[in-house]
Amino acid sequence: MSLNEQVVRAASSAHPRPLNTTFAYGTAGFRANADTLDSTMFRVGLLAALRSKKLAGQHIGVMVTASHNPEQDNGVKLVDPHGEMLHSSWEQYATLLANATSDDALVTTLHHVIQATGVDLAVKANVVYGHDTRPSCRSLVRAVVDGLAALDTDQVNAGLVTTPQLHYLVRCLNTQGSSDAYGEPSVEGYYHKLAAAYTTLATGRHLLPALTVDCANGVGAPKLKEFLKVVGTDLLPLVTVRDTTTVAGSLNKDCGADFVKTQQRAPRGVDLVPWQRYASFDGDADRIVFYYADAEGTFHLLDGDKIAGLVAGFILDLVRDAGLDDVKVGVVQTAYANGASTKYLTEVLGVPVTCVPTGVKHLHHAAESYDVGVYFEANGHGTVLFSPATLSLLSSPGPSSPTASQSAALSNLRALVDLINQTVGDALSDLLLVETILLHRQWSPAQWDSAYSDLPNRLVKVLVTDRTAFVTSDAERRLDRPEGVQARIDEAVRGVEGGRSFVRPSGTEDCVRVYAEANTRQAADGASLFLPLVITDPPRRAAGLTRTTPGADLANKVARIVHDKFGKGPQPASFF
Ligand SMILES: CC(=O)N[C@H]1[C@@H](OP(=O)(O)O)O[C@H](CO)[C@@H](O)[C@@H]1O
Ligand SMILES: [Mg+2]
Repeated sequence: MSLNEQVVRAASSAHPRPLNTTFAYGTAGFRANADTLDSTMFRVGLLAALRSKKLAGQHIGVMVTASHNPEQDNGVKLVDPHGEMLHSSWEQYATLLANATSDDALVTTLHHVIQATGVDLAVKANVVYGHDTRPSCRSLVRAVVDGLAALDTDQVNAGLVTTPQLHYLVRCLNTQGSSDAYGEPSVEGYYHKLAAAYTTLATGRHLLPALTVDCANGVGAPKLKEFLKVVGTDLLPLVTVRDTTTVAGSLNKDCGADFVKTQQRAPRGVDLVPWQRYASFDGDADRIVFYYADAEGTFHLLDGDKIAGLVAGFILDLVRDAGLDDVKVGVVQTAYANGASTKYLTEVLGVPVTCVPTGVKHLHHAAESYDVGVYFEANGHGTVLFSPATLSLLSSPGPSSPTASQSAALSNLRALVDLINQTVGDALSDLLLVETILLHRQWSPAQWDSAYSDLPNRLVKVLVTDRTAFVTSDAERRLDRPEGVQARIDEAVRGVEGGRSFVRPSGTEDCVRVYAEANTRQAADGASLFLPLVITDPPRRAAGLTRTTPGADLANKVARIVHDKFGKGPQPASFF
């Protein structure tokens, strides 16, 4: 069967490409101002159809979202059959199609992709698509549908969903009726699966005070409310804030997981009651962070690293109590993980830790090599994967005369398998996981937080003329190019007690990111390194923070090194 060029050309002419923009399928798919994305969406529809054909007609997912970006942006990412991110070998085809300069060029590029990937056009394609709450989704989803239709695709419209719900649906659709069926392929099926598992885990526990959830004014708001109707509030006392999706411009505005993590403070207008638990979702509900204030009103963040520590500790206890000594639990982090968290995991919990490059696909992949792999990015994106061997061990009858604590641990582990969305990080599923653990431990957020103290740190962006000139190795912890820069970073770090810093190009924004952390106490011989910088960031100044920490000073120093030689625009007085 050959490509119906006429159909593709005609459909494409309704979705002309803006010629002054180039598109790149990066860590988070395509992301840009929504006004520029119509042609890209159409072409992603074509690519999703090809991907499905290539994989014997299995369902491929298309999610229209720009996560934590401002409301005027939008984006799209593809989901592979098992619910994982699009295989990286296909990202280049997404980029090629998006950048074809005319309808004819698009047809030529399609031929190239079909040939390079060995797609059989005779296979019927199946695609499931969904979207978040952005006003631009309506027309952009139509463009995706036009792309799907041009290759005669069977479509499932999932409508308004969180990103992890779409990942769940993909896996369910592809495993229906098989021995590893993941669940009922509907949003209701998702709610029922999570609710049943949570009920098993939470029943009979002494309830904790209600959790307040900031929904970033995004899709998490209606979806959390739908879930609460299924699970009921008896076992899950919960209050939502920033839960409107109808006020223009409110999505992610001064709220949400990204705001809280990067600003290290509560969503604007949310007054923290000391010692109460709070959580923030991001705009498409695939990330979550927790936080609380102490009696002085000081803000404390419980980020992805803290979640990883909490979850790994709990699972280790269950595995030991269940007598599953051969089941190896491991944790996967990126270079952004706070050094104190890595130390806690390896030295206190005694679990192996793997460090991988930024981006969920790397973490997910590395977590698959453990029997139980816990992975979290510091920003709150993560989940837990149970290997096929562990799953079959857990589903076997177990010891013939188990002790009470052994059977309790086994039944809790089985429920965790259902509670955790194993396709991708999921704010709702992670919320339930953390709540379950705190219920079992009967911990306040401060007790959870007391596992270790974060090293003070700072993450800054530096605008450079060419970020592709920055090439890293060792899971992004070292800079191979431009030559000589790593030596200067090493020099800056030397003498800073507990100091660590690295530089890498962003995969989602046109900048390089500089991260640094260090102990609070300055090393005597390093003191001259730290000019007493005045903070230029108004909220921090308002909070009385007029001096930086050694970690922040180090970040600023390294940012200067990068900016001096490769920067774009005038050098800021301070990078934060
Ligand atoms: C430091 C940081 O938070 N980086 C984020 C950000 O990637 P960058 O490549 O750093 O732009 O967006 C990614 C996709 O959402 C996310 O996976 C990652 O953690
Ligand atoms: Mg997100």
